[in-house]
Amino acid sequence: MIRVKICGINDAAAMRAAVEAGADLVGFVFFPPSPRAVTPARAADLVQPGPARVGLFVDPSDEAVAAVLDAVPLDIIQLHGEETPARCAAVRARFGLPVMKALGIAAREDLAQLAEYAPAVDHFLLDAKAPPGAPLPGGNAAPFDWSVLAGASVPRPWLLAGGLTPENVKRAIEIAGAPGVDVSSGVEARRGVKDPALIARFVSAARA
Ligand SMILES: O=C(O)c1ccccc1N[C@@H]1O[C@H](COP(=O)(O)O)[C@@H](O)[C@H]1O
Repeated sequence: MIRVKICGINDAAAMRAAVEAGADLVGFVFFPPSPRAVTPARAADLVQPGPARVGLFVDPSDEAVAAVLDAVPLDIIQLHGEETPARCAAVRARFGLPVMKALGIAAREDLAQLAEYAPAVDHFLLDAKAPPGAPLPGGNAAPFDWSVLAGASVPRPWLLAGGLTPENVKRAIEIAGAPGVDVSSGVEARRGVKDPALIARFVSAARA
């Protein structure tokens, strides 16, 4: 079954919708510039049994990750900045949790990074590169050419991300050959505010 991650959960209705829809993973954004950012205490309040809990960080210090883990029982650490393979390996070793590394993909050459990162990470999130001038390194509703991934051998379990919506997710999965997907903007009523009905539609469209 296609694995689905709903990212940027920041209210109880969105969390409920993700659980009811059977999402496999939910993401909490610990990056203050994001309109989806939550504090560790808020994420701890939102946690529900069911989906794996992913903490999204952008070039975090060890102290920042430790402060979150003191409050929230995370299952996976998502690194969505410029973290090197060595930094990913250090985070994994220090916190004893699987690391999901986000990599920006635009062309076939970008897949060369997969081999460099594979020994240091447990999952990949293959996302669009941030458009020029975008305020965030991800969560920009920007798709990329999914055919770049067609037939690619990705050396770790992975999710496809970037501009996915209930309308395009099925086609994206088919073109990229993705085993799973991750969405944020495409299930929002407005930037930073999740729409429970769109969450339900997205999960069912991904698995249709
Ligand atoms: O969502 C954010 O605010 C965010 C901030 C900083 C880094 C990454 C972020 N989101 C990640 O990007 C993907 C794709 O988002 P979208 O569906 O294109 O809006 C999202 O799933 C998060 O993993």
